[in-house]
Amino acid sequence: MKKIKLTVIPGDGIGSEVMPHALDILDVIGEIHGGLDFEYEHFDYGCDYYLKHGKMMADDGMEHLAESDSILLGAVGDASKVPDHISLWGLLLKIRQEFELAINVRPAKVFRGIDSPLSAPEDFDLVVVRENSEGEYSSVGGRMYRGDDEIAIQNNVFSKRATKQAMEYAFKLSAGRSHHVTSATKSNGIFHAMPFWDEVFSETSAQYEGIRTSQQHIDALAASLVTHPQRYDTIVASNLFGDILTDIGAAIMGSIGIAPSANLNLNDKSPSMFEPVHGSAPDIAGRGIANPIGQIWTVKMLLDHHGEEEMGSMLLNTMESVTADGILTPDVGGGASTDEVAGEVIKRLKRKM
Ligand SMILES: NC(=O)C1=CN([C@@H]2O[C@H](COP(=O)(O)OP(=O)(O)OC[C@H]3O[C@@H](n4cnc5c(N)ncnc54)[C@H](O)[C@@H]3O)[C@@H](O)[C@H]2O)C=CC1
Ligand SMILES: CC(=O)C(=O)O
Ligand SMILES: [K+]
Ligand SMILES: [Mn+2]
Repeated sequence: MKKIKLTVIPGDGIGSEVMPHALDILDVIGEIHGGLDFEYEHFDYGCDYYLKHGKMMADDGMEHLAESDSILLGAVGDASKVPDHISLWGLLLKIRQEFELAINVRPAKVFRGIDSPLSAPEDFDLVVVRENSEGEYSSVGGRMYRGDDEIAIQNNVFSKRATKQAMEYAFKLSAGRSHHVTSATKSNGIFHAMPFWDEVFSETSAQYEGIRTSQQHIDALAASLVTHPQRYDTIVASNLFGDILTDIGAAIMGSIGIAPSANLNLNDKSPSMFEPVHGSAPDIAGRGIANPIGQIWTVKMLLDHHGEEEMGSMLLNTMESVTADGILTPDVGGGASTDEVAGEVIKRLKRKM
């Protein structure tokens, strides 16, 4: 029996509404597989934990997480309780940085049965490789003076190592896809970091034959992702650009509630982390209508990561059969609840047992 040890952090808002379904689905997958077992350790880290303990996770939290094979996360953040920069840096970004989850892989594609807001979307199936450890998401900088003289300085950090690593990952990923990598740049406006980014991109591309490359400034790329998503296969982007592009990618799929992400550790020193692209959605939390597809799709990515691609494909096809039959939450135009959509996925999976 292959055992996969997972730590589970549902987090805030709709995180705790979508997570139980992901675990139910993992259990069913384990049964279908026959030789696969998931063990869970649950953590109640999040903004309520902060209100009780004055921190987003226990002092020995990272040590506990480090013992697992992978981490499943829902969403972090509830600005009504804790300022977002405190909650995210105390949990989500802490895990990403301390576990060196250097790459954030975020796919987007046309899902049968889910209408894109584009009037005539052509078939698209793309993936964004987001540098996940530095860039614009850095804690370097500070604030000085107060009042009208106040100054805030935020330093962007671009190391050759992390930049190249993200680009190499994108090229390798694209080799198994449509052999096309697009670099998201802004070297016309960002004077130092982005010309550096472009140089590392051309240096990296020289190592990979047979892969077509493009580069586009982030503003034009954002626009063209909306008008021509079918032009893209693999996009490599800095931390902030990748963050924004993947919300756009989610929007052209039909909803941010669908999109998944894999935060990958590449040096085998720490577990990787799987979470939907969306946040805690306080505007719909507690109503039972959060789309569970994004969180369920993270289960597919987790299965792929642990070498269970066959199970992963089966899950993705089952999810798509549910959306294709119009069983949808309100964010994608349906009338079903979170439980109904997830329940239908589980029902159809169980038919395969
Ligand atoms: N990785 C993470 O854990 C992230 C956390 N956040 C945090 O989440 C909180 C809310 O942030 P927002 O900017 O509002 O982004 P958000 O992604 O939580 O919500 C944006 C919009 O999308 C909708 N939405 C999101 N997920 C959905 C789902 N599964 N089903 C249906 N509709 C869904 C929401 O209702 C909202 O209208 C903040 O505290 C923020 O810092 C935001 C993004 C990522
Ligand atoms: C924080 C955030 O929005 C993200 O990592 O996607
Ligand atoms: K999330
Ligand atoms: Mn985001």
